[in-house]
Amino acid sequence: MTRTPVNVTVTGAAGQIGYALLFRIASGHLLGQDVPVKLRLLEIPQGVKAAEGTAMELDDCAFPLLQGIDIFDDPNKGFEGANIGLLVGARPRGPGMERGDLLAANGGIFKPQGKAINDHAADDVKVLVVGNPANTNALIAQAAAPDVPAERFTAMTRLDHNRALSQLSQKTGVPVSEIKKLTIWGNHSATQYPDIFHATVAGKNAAEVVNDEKWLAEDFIPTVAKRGAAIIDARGASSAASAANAAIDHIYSWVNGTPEGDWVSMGIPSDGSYGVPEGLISSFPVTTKDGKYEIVQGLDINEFSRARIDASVKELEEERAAVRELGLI
Ligand SMILES: NC(=O)c1ccc[n+]([C@@H]2O[C@H](COP(=O)([O-])OP(=O)(O)OC[C@H]3O[C@@H](n4cnc5c(N)ncnc54)[C@H](O)[C@@H]3O)[C@@H](O)[C@H]2O)c1
Ligand SMILES: O=C(O)C[C@H](O)C(=O)O
Repeated sequence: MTRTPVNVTVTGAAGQIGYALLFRIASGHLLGQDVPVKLRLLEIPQGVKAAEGTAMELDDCAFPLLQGIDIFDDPNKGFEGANIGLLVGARPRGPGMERGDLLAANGGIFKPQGKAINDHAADDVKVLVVGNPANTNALIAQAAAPDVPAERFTAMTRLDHNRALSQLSQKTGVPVSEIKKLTIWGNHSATQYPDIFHATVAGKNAAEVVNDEKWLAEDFIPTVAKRGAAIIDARGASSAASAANAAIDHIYSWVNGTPEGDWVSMGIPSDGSYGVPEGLISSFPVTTKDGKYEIVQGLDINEFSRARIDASVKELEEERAAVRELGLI
């Protein structure tokens, strides 16, 4: 049976994440090996020529699933008929900056893009915001798209989730494939909280296996939360291939479901669960099925976790107040 191609709009297509992302989308890793795709690349006018070069390379791969590439510098055209929107295009931070410092520079990108999604995307559009500060940029885009269900706007914390998996694997000597139910709570920022209290390592409670609160507080949490800065320091540029990989994982999980007995972390509009004020785009543990996600309910939040979740949520509230002040929501 021939399937209708899925329209995937990627903003910032000529950037470093774009370069790591597009070839994997076209080779079937975003949606599945039986799903044809059409790419719609959105750039600013200065980025169009480089995006055309990337499109030539995509052509040269002769990907069987890639059924078309179009390049735009107008969001209204870029998001026309989009089923998936990957909002990557934004300025990355440099050394010594926090992601929140980018709000003034990047916030303005997401309001017109949200409106363009509202007016032109397909009815089933799913949006992932990668450009930083991702959670609050997702809030800006979502606020500009009142006709699209709010839950379709998500922010990427899957990179943090994958980083946490890897760190825990290295600490315990257990492969990542045997680590389940890790959670990133809150903001994709230095205040995020990677939580191992409900995680399992080869079937056993991860916090009990580790049994080292000092490592948790002074090593694991800061290593995961500050990994982006460590990469900028080492590479002289922010993470790109790992960010693209996480974007692929995020959408793949959302569309294709999470396996029984596990969950993933996604930045999503809060419904008030776990004391996170309704409407904030905050990271939660979620399971997915049939293209929809649900927050994992009923987890016992201990004092150690509560304080850290609250601190990250407070930062999200401050970012929301700042973008209100800027007239972006
Ligand atoms: N959420 C995460 O986990 C995560 C991880 C890594 C990077 N990021 C963020 O992703 C963003 C992109 O990173 P990068 O390394 O690819 O940056 P980059 O500078 O290499 O590329 C950004 C691209 O976006 C384009 N762009 C700028 N404004 C645009 C607009 N209005 N419409 C369309 N395109 C636009 C630029 O021309 C450029 O080609 C940054 O904000 C970075 O901080 C987020
Ligand atoms: O840290 C950054 O600024 C880039 C990205 O958000 C990351 O986590 O690697």
